[in-house]
Amino acid sequence: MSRIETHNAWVEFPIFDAKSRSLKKAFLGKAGGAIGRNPSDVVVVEALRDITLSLKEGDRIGLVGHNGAGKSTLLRLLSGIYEPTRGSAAIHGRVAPVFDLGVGMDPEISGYENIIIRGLFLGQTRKQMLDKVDEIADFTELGDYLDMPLRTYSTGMRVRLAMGVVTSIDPEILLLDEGIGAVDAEFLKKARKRLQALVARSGILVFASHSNEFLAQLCDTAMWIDHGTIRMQGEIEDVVRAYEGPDAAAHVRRTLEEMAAEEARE
Ligand SMILES: Nc1ncnc2c1ncn2[C@@H]1O[C@H](COP(=O)(O)OP(=O)(O)OP(=O)(O)O)[C@@H](O)[C@H]1O
Repeated sequence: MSRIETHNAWVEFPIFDAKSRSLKKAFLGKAGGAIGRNPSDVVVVEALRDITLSLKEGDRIGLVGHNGAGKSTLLRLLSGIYEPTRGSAAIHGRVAPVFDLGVGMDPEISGYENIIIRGLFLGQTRKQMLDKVDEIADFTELGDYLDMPLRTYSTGMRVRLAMGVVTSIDPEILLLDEGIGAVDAEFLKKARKRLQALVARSGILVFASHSNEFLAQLCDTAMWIDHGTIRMQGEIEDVVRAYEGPDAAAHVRRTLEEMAAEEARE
């Protein structure tokens, strides 16, 4: 069973060349983590502060919060890429971190070859990838471009390729950072179904996004990260209301209603 536990976990980035003049006053702007000093008096960005959470099989959590609030850092902590600088984090399960859709891609090799490479990067075997390469290729609708080097692709074409691979794997813990803005609406609709199926197959999902609609489609609870701390956790609609106000919450409710109606029709 997959499980993640963190206990009073902090992630701090030491900034050795920070100009101390502007840091004399501890000023907390709207964006970004708090800036402080560690016990050795080095300036640090406190990207995450005192995070205690427990995620278990079946949890589907959406992260909301301002730019620099700590969402991506939290995903990296939960994936084991970052060790906590204080406190602890224990991760049980095979993690598929999908932060940057371009990571694990090589611009000089073909789309087909990149499908395999990206799959290996996400923990699949070569055999597993060879078995599904045709199906992934079909999904991307990239046709003859799949024989061309990746550097000839537009951003949206790269996202199609990456989405095809990511949604073909079976992760125990799926950590997603949004990176889907570049695809066109029709493809997104098609990808949504695959993403939802992927989420259903994975044990735990944590998804950071600035799109409430997308959060509502993939997650069932939300967590508001604010200046590196967990400010609120609960139903998506409630968290979005507290974070962004009633209009955004109403949009979440409409999205949920539309999804329920769509499911009833199918
Ligand atoms: N490698 C790093 N070195 C120094 N500071 C960092 C580093 N990575 C992140 N930070 C800082 O940590 C804080 C949290 O950043 P993070 O990327 O986790 O935010 P986020 O909530 O994902 O933001 P966004 O919504 O803009 O993507 C920010 O203040 C950022 O400046």
